[in-house]
Amino acid sequence: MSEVLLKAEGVGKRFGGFVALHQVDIELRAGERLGLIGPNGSGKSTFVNCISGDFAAHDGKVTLGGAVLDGLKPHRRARLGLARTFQLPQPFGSLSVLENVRVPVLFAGQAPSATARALECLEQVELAGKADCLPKELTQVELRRLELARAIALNPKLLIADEAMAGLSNAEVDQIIALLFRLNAAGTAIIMIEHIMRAVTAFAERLVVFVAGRKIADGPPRAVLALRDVEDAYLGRQ
Ligand SMILES: Nc1ncnc2c1ncn2[C@@H]1O[C@H](COP(=O)(O)OP(=O)(O)OP(=O)(O)O)[C@@H](O)[C@H]1O
Repeated sequence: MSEVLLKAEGVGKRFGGFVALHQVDIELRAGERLGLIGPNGSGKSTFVNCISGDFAAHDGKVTLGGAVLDGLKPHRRARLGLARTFQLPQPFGSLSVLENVRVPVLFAGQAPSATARALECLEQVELAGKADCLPKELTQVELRRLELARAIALNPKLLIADEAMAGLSNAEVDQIIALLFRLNAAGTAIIMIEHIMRAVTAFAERLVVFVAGRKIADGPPRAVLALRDVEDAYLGRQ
């Protein structure tokens, strides 16, 4: 079995008096494909934001490949191999598609030619033909692919895809799933946060379920989805 890549222990987050995350533990192995699911407001994005450094957690400890992430800004975490996409794509609006990818390539600082590497990332997401466009000229699915190209440009050991498929057609969802599989086959561990259950069950080899800021299940998808507590959460009985 491959080594532990991400170790989150007792991660807690409050917003004022409201506890959004209650001491959550999650371990992820190198190259693993994890689906993180749960009803709206259950704390999935808050957890991801605590892992990526976009939010400061109030409790807990997070390591990536043995390196302690606590207290590090998002860009320092990115350097250690953690990339994430956002629910709402956040490209630089005044930069071309290619330039948008060159920025993280230059940040990662490993490619002999930033332009060549950026184009390679765009090819991986089948967006090289739009290299000279501005983000506003892209369709929804192209914007999602650009967001993924910018994450890939960081050469991540772990990619967290936060609702990368929301609002897409079935065919477009399939394209993103295929892209994530290719990335995973090249060695990147992936946490997929998604409401589209078909996508999660097609992709994930393990599921974690959050309800009201707590992890209520963690295991193989079929077993997790058969749990009464999970069914209740989705039917609003909790
Ligand atoms: N910046 C914030 N300030 C105050 N409350 C917040 C903030 N971010 C999230 N919350 C609250 O924390 C709880 C968890 O939200 P979070 O966005 O993590 O849930 P989620 O599971 O990702 O939901 P969704 O599936 O709808 O994206 C919610 O009650 C939300 O209103």
